[in-house]
Amino acid sequence: MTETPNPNIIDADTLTGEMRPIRRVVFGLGSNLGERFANLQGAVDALADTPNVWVTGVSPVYETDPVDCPDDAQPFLNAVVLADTTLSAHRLIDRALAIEDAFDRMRSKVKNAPRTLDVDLITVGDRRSDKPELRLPHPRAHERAFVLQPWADLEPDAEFPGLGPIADLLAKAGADGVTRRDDLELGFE
Ligand SMILES: Nc1ncnc2c1ncn2[C@@H]1O[C@H](COP(=O)(O)OP(=O)(O)OP(=O)(O)O)[C@@H](O)[C@H]1O
Ligand SMILES: Nc1nc2c(c(=O)[nH]1)N=C(CO)CN2
Repeated sequence: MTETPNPNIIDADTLTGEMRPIRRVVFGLGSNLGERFANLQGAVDALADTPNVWVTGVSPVYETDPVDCPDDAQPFLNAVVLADTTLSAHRLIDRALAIEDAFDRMRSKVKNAPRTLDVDLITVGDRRSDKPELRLPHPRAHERAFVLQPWADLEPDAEFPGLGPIADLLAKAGADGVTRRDDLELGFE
């Protein structure tokens, strides 16, 4: 049976241009290969240079123990970026992947192989998606202190869609292996 679209319900992802509402995006950044801090700063700059993406906050930088990575993995630097956007979630993921490519991200068959740059979409407003190429909210972020801690620094009262306060999720995850690097500060314009 084909579904008849309900004309009274607007799907934000079908709208174009100025009609699209502004949504809040949380990006997670990570690097454990090469010039880690420069890679994170490059990602912030690239996001800030993206048309219709307005960066509103950049977290402190954390040095973090690798989670679910190969045994010889090096520590990561992680940070979180907040932005407002009128882009669709699909456009955002395309942009995130293009930014990773610009930093010579290798796509290995090894799970969680070392990477110069990882740009994850953690949440896009209250958008939900189960497609493999676009999972929202990010399916593992709610248990990752390396995402929750920097996000909580920016927005202590934030809610993870469907799962409650990020402060509660962070308390559950624990902050072991997540160390703030006050000597490193990401800038944004
Ligand atoms: N919310 C999301 N953020 C980033 N990539 C996503 C998301 N949902 C689905 N993907 C897809 O996942 C693929 C990227 O996988 P990748 O190898 O970078 O995962 P990862 O970042 O290493 O691992 P993890 O997803 O556990 O953080 C891309 O093809 C992308 O389309
Ligand atoms: N500490 C840390 N561990 C990870 C990270 C990361 O960014 N930081 N990213 C992963 C897959 O994206 C897997 N494990």
